[in-house]
Amino acid sequence: MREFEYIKRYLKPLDNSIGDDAATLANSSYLVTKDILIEGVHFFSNYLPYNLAKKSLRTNFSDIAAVGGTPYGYMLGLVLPNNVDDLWWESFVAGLKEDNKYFQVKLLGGDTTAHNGKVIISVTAFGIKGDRFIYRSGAGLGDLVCVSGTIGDAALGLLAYQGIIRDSTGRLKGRYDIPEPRVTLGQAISDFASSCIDISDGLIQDAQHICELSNVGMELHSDKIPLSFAAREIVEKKPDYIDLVLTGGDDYELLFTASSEHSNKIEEISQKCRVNITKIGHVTDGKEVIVRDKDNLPITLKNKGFVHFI
Ligand SMILES: Nc1ncnc2c1ncn2[C@@H]1O[C@H](COP(=O)(O)OP(=O)(O)OP(=O)(O)O)[C@@H](O)[C@H]1O
Ligand SMILES: Cc1ncc(C[n+]2csc(CCOP(=O)(O)O)c2C)c(N)n1
Ligand SMILES: [Mg+2]
Repeated sequence: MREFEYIKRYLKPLDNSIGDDAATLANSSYLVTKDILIEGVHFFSNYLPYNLAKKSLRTNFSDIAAVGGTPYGYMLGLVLPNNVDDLWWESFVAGLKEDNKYFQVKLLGGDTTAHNGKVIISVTAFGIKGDRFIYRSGAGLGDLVCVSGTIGDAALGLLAYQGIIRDSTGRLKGRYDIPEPRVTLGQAISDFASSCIDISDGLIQDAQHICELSNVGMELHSDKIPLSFAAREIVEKKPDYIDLVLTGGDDYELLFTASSEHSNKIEEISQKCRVNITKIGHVTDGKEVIVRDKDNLPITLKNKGFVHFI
């Protein structure tokens, strides 16, 4: 079984309200979320502690952004190898310090442990609600499906680190190393988006999460998926890489739905937040995400995105 199935079968029955990117604390205007990063699963062993510090905060802040909130602070859970040295700490703390300033957030506390094993970082982040909490469950029939930024760069960056493709500008690796959570955008869409999720596992799989909780389907068009210049170059040379773009994950862009009456507002927000927003499809009365190619034929994908428990 995959983690979604375990969560649905064993954890959701304990509290049916779990399932969004972040949760509301006791009917307040505060949000909370958690993300864990494991050496070898989420990052390579030679990943800079400086990048790791940033990524462990940013993946959490992306979840806060996905529900329309603003990061406020975080609790830092560290599981470190026994032989961790000062160089590691100095680099890690430099990343934390920079991002504390960049996101105007506070380190609120945490726990520090060591073991005979790999680095594991578990961050619990708190946020403040935007105009409205954006649920995954609100997508409605006919809504536009929109995505921020460009998709596939981080997954291609990972391939570049593995030496499988070339990344001459370093932009793809950069997207893998340090994601940019779309906090301003999340806030800006919070009063009208019908659903939202951040893309951590892969565009199709994360779209499928919205579909499942909203009881809808989606029809997406592969030729509308926004690609960076670097990604486009690679996909043009080897079209098979479009599969990876659709399912690769680690981009931390926002995927959201909104009624088409907000189309102009979406354009305005895109300019104001200085982030591209692309309409890639619409919500259907099906159950699944269907991706069509430029000839309108459905694309069959071997997998839909990243899964824990194979
Ligand atoms: N161990 C757990 N206990 C309680 N709830 C959980 C647990 N694991 C996941 N969840 C909840 O299930 C939902 C989906 O979790 P998941 O980790 O897939 O979130 P995500 O934001 O889609 O992914 P990512 O981990 O990449 O941020 C979330 O609402 C999350 O809070
Ligand atoms: C070294 C290395 N190998 C593979 C990946 C790809 N990857 C790992 S977890 C994940 C989804 C998000 O995780 P979660 O759902 O746990 O938040 C993705 C896309 C990576 N980032 N680093
Ligand atoms: Mg998420």
